[in-house]
Amino acid sequence: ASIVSARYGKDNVRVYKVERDEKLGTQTVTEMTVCVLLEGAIQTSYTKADNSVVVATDSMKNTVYIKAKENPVTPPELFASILGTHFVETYPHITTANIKVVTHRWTRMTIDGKPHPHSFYRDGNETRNVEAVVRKGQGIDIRSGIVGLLVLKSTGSQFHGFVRDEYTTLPEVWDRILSTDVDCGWQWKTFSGLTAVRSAIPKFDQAWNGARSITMKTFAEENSPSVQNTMYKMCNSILEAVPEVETVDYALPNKHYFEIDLSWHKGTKNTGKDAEVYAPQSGPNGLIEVKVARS
Ligand SMILES: O=c1[nH]c(=O)c2nn[nH]c2[nH]1
Repeated sequence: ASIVSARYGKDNVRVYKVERDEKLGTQTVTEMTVCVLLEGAIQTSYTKADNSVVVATDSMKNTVYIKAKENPVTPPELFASILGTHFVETYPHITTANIKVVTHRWTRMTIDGKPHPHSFYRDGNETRNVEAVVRKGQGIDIRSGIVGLLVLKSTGSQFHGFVRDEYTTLPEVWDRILSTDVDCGWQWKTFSGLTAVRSAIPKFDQAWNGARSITMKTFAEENSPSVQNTMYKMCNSILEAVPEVETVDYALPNKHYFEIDLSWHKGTKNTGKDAEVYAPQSGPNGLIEVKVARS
């Protein structure tokens, strides 16, 4: 038998960091969950119980905290690149570091119309995600993304003209609820190394803000003929807005809300244009995926 692939590390490393600005008297917080997975000449730890090649996952966890203390933790693309570069540069037998950074939302409270200096709230399960692959001597590949942005529109969505055959019961609709849980990502052109990532720092927040705004604006303003067409338009807009991005991808569940026929009760009209009360569905759900590159 031979090993086809192997990587190991520490997952679910939770990190909180506060930045205190003494002059302004304000504090800023970042909370993230980090995963480190290393690859390299580690096969003998599996095949021969040779632990001399094993950087303990506990040491990786320690390293995450030290690097978070020594370096900025934002933008997450920078921190992931710093962390991954550390591992491939410190251990000669480690050739690839896979770093995932999931940043959670702590949105600053506005109290009496003013941003509060040190109070925040979790406005949603949405996270800003970064996956960086650092390959020794071969640069840094970064995919940034938005996960868990739950959206709904009460109209402005249609679905008709689809295949009708002996398996089809779905009625055509010109006015439906559309709800999805956005999982979106954008792949940056390969960075030659940490210096190139540092030069791109301003672009990471710009891209995240742009992708988030484009997603919500397109979702809201499009009279969507399908999830497929609307997400394709989102991809095109993001590619147009961020020249350094090579591809954009979306995976969108279609979270259905079913009409409820209430006519059994005194002829109550609650379908079609009279529909007001719906049954939100946990499942099954549609799942529509796409990845779009520059043509
Ligand atoms: O937007 C949609 N795309 C689909 O492919 C689909 N299938 N059922 N409902 C659907 N809605």
